[in-house]
Parts: sequence; structure tokens; C-alpha cells
Amino acid sequence: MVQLAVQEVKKGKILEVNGTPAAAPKKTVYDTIGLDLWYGEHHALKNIDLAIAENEVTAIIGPSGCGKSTYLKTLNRMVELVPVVRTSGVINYRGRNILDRNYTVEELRTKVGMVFQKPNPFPKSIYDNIAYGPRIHGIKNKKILDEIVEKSLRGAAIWDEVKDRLHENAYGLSGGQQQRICIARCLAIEPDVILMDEPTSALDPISTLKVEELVQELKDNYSIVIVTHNMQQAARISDKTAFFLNGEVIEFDNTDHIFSTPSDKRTEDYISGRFG
Ligand SMILES: Nc1ncnc2c1ncn2[C@@H]1O[C@H](COP(=O)(O)OP(=O)(O)OP(=O)(O)O)[C@@H](O)[C@H]1O
Repeated sequence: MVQLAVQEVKKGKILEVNGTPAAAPKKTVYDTIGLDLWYGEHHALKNIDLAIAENEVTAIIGPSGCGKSTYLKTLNRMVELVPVVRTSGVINYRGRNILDRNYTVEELRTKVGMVFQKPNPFPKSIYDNIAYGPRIHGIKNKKILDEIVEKSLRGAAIWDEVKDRLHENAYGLSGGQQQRICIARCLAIEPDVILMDEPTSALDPISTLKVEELVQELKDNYSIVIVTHNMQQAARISDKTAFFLNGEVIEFDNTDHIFSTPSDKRTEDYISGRFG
């Protein structure tokens, strides 16, 4: 008989598997507690509780407009760029509430990198794209910058493809290569967390596969939160999955569990393609 894993999930944290305490939990990077967000009158995030673990890939899935990108953009406070936004609740990052007025965005952005849906390299050379962040942080020494550029490009699995054309414009690369340049640019600031908003939706299947493999490798050194519409992608590359619907987290669990035995009928309907 197949034994199904029965898990107890409370406040976005997995506590028990089959009645025994879950394996020693990984460190929590982000702990979101009772987060609400409004765009003007529109209540876009409702009482979100989610714990993002260190060195894991956490996937955010759900139908269009359910709040996935909004949640991701609260994690680096990019959402504040929208003038009508209002939030309440707590997002602890490494134990400090980033929604607290004393927490500066600049400080947060040195720790949290972001990769967007469409590759957005700067209209500069490949080298200057990667060296941009370190230069802003005051690094001017050519040898150190050379090392950072190589290390970041290697980290993003694109060094071999571009090492002989570092001073060419990044716009001359393919979409998939540009996206890996953007990931390398993100790695150059040595972040703790990488947020990815549908990073492969503009890529062909081969480039998508490369980025997916890269995400798997990067989790050894970084904690990754990825928004994806692609259910197979979430199942392939993530450790945990949160299913969002109408601004709420309906279910948050180990990815295997979500895709094999979801606890909520709405999750099951979504992953089996019955809506969204
Ligand atoms: N800048 C904004 N101003 C007002 N409302 C917004 C803004 N951005 C998003 N919204 C609204 O907030 C809700 C959540 O949007 P969000 O972009 O987070 O959804 P999503 O799940 O990422 O969608 P998609 O999968 O289509 O990208 C939607 O109803 C959307 O219309």
C-alpha cells in the first residue's frame, strides 16, 4: 500500500511528517507574518504567512493576477515604487522586519538580487554589465573587477560562451544568454537571496533548460524564490511550492507533496489545469 506523507503545516512552516517532527528545518531567510497589501482600494495580498528557507528553491505558483509578482516585489520592497501601495504585517529578513521604517532599501538591495521576466541587460559591454554593481559599491581595482566578472559569469554558467567577447555589447547575445548575463550581474553583488519573476517565460526550451539547471546549482549558495506559470518547472526545480489564489496562500508545502497529494481541492484543480 502506498503510504501518503501526512504533513502538518502551520503558519507557512512544515512541522510534522507522518506525525513525527519534520527533519531539522533549514534556517529561515524570510519570515512573512500576516502580510496584507493594498493597491489603493484593491486588497492584493491577504494575511500572507510564508517562511522561505535558506539554500532552497521556493516556487510561487497561481493563476494570473493572484498576487505572485506583488509578493515577490515586497521581498525587496520594489513594490513601494507604486505610489498607492499600502502594507501591513511583518516581513522578517534574517530576523529584521524590512517593512520597518528604519530598514533602508539600499541595505536590502545589497542582499537581495532580482531577475525579471524579460532579460534586461544594460546597453553596455558584457564586462560592464557585470562590473556595474561592484563599481557602484566602490570597487575600482581592475584585477579585482576582472575576478568578479569571471566568477559571476562562471557562476551563471555562461563564461565559456562569452569569455572571448567580454567587451562586446550584451545586446548582441541571444535572449537565453542575456538572461544568464542578468543572473551573473545579480551574482556579482554577492547576494544572499535571488528573486526570479518568471525568468524563463521569454526563453526558448533549450535556454529554459539551461536556466533551470543553473537555478538548481545556485541553490547551494543562495536562497531562491521563483514565480512561475510553468507547473512542470515548479515541480522540476523547487523544493517548496506556495499556491496563491486571489491574494491568499492556499497551500504551502514540499513541492513533491503539492504535486502528488495536494491538501486543498483548489490546489488540485489548479495543478491539474482545471482553472487558471
Ligand atoms: N501597480 C499596480 N497598481 C494597481 N494594481 C496592481 C498593480 N500591480 C498589480 N496590481 C493588481 O494586483 C493584483 C495582483 O497582481 P500581480 O501582478 O501580483 O499578479 P500575478 O499573480 O503576478 O499575475 P501574473 O501571473 O499575470 O503576472 C492584480 O489584480 C493586479 O491587477
